[in-house]
Amino acid sequence: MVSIFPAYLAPLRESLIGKAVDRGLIELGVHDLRQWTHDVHRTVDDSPYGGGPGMLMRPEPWGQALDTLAPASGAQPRLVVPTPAGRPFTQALAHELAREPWLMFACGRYEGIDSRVVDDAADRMVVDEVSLGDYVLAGGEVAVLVIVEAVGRLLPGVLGNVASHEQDSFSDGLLEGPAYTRPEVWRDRPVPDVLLSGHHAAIARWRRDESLRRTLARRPELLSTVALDKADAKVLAE
Ligand SMILES: Nc1ncccc1[N+](=O)[O-]
Repeated sequence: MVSIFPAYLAPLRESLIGKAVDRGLIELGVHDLRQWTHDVHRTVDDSPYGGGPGMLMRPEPWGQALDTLAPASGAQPRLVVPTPAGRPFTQALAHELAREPWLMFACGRYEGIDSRVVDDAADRMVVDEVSLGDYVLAGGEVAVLVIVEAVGRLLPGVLGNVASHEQDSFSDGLLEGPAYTRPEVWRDRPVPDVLLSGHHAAIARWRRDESLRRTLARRPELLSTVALDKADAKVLAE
């Protein structure tokens, strides 16, 4: 990862990803973009050609950073550039990135990075400009934390129990429904009886129905991407 705020990525040393790094499942490198500046002020930004508000990140430091970290002579990483102008980051893309041996992340700040940096990189590596959502963050670091966690947890051995990411929301294209643990009654709110029944088929049906109801209520557009059987259609027609 390359950033002008390397400390922003320190949380990756914690918890799930941190443990995977300690166990050698993931190798993480954070690099300060300013090491590839050569002026006394270590300048990384400049005003945009054609005018407009704010500042852009200059191409030279990024070009030199990529040349140093991924020399054209060797194996090439897949470069991920978080930007509001990117294509949506999805669980499907997380799975795709989890299959890559080497990912590199460029954290843009200000109004973004000179567009020629991506064009130049694309001449020798796969570049994904991805967006986490339609809002504007101050830079890409937060997005990199999200992407690394979403991708890292899919890597073999990172999650204790493999099944848990197979049960993820979106794994069947629907939102996960409500979930409960002990106590059976909490502040006069009981756990739904079916979950205590031990009747696995009924429990699976109940969970599917709750998933369908929640998806219909919160993300109806997801329903068109899911194969629905007659029982599903009945629930949705309620
Ligand atoms: N939304 C964003 N705003 C700034 C940088 C990156 C972003 N993103 O979604 O990846």
